[in-house]
Amino acid sequence: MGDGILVVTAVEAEAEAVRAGLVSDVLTVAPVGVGPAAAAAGTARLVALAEAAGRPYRGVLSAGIGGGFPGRAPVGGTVLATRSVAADLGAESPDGFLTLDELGFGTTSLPADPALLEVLRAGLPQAVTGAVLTLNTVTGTAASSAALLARHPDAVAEAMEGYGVATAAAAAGLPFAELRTISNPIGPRDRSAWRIGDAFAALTAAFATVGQKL
Ligand SMILES: O=C(O)c1cccc(C(=O)CC[C@H]2O[C@@H](n3cnc4c(=O)[nH]cnc43)[C@H](O)[C@@H]2O)c1
Repeated sequence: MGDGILVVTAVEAEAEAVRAGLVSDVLTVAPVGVGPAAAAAGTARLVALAEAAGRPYRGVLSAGIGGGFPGRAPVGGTVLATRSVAADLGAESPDGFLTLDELGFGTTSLPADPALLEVLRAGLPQAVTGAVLTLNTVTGTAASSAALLARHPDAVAEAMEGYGVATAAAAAGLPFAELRTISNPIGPRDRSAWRIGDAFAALTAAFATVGQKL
């Protein structure tokens, strides 16, 4: 295993917010696109390129902004995933949603690496920890939000990339973790309630604290 940690974001603005908190180039920060497919493909490519260059990573971190479940993860707060869950990967049925696990095709839940998560928790003791859901579609109704919480009682936040990054990390045998700062509450769509600037500031602050410890 190599020296560096790869930090994968969806967009360049998130990558810039992460870099703004770093005092050295200990971490490689790269935006790979929005959604789990772009996240998985982009991460796998970067991991393979580093390996081919003889500078393999020793871990992968999915980072960026996300939605917080009200009462669990406040806007402007920081969340560390205990696991990253592909929450809309499965099948609908008259009896409810069936996960990939229930269908027998694999798992929709990938755990954070315990050692990497512990380093992050130690550096960010105020962070909320819990499951972070990965969705192709941003949740926009109270009914969808309630259904997600019913299926994942430990969920604290959602975003669109974590499970994709985790899948690529797992395929490469690399430790994985996910860090999100909260830009908006999950629930009925209200774009005016999004505080993206606050979430970017929290992202910078988080990496200023843990960037050197990773
Ligand atoms: O305004 C919209 O409806 C909209 C639709 C798709 C994407 C966006 C983003 O700005 C998302 C960019 C980025 O942020 C993460 N994110 C932030 N909040 C949430 C959320 O409540 N649910 C899921 N993802 C969220 C996500 O990881 C994206 O990469 C806006």
